[in-house]
Amino acid sequence: MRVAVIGVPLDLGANKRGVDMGPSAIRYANLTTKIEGLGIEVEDYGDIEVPIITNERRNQHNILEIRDVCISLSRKVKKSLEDDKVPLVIGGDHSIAIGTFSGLVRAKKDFGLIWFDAHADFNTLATSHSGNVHGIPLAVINQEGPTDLLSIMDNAYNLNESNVALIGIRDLDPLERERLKETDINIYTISDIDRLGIEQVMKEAIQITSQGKEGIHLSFDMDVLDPLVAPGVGTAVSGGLNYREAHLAMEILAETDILGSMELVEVNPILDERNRTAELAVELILSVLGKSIL
Ligand SMILES: NC(=[NH2+])NCCC[C@H](N)C(=O)O
Ligand SMILES: [Mn+2]
Ligand SMILES: [Mn+2]
Repeated sequence: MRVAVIGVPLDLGANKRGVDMGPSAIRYANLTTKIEGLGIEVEDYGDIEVPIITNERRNQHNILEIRDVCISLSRKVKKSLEDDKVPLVIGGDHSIAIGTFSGLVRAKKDFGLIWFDAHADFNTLATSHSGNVHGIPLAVINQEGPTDLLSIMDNAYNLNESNVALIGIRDLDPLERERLKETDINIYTISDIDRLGIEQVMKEAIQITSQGKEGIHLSFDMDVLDPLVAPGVGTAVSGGLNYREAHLAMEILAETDILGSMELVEVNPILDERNRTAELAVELILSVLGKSIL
């Protein structure tokens, strides 16, 4: 396996500022050297360019700026796949998932989707309270949302809702919850994880999402973790995955050898404690790339 790192210093989709520094913090935690330590060849493609917007101009959800960033990201992701490398996208707020997924589609990759998150990111601008674009990317990938963002996606792809699994969910907006219930998306709430255990959840999720697909795309929002272990995120919610559950989930994914691409988002160094959330992000990336204890 060969890996291409793509940084996306975007915070225009979130309320709290600071996730734009996520890629630096993750690189600072020695991402590439540690991946090389696993015997995996890795190339850092650098960062996608993101426009600087003054606080006063952070209006109208920044849709056009986010669209442009996602289009550049989509091209880079497509290029990495054409170079025969697994894209590892580091954010940045979760809006970038639209660009990553678009790149997979444009490279003609037919992947299922596993989405780790405290949230579902399944709002539309109509159902969202915040209006923040990082609360809508899964809806856009599912072909619903503002036209300017839908245009990034190639509408010829077929991601069935049944090939999508949400894991770790514990905070939904009221109308978002209603929308989600009407879909065939597989939902594993934090309560399901407590009842079934993370191993069972992962086995099911991998089996279901990969059905008829050539691989899995992992979208990992660091706020799926408990804020006790990952304090450096913008929208923290109590009661998340603990350290061991998160590692085990990544190890199980690694064992099945099905990972086609991944992104890790929402690291906010301003809210972090001595970079521990970025360090944990790197550890989890290593686990999903095959690092094991023995
Ligand atoms: N990627 C995230 N952290 N998303 C948080 C979304 C929170 C809330 N549901 C909203 O729409 O604003
Ligand atoms: Mn998210
Ligand atoms: Mn989230």
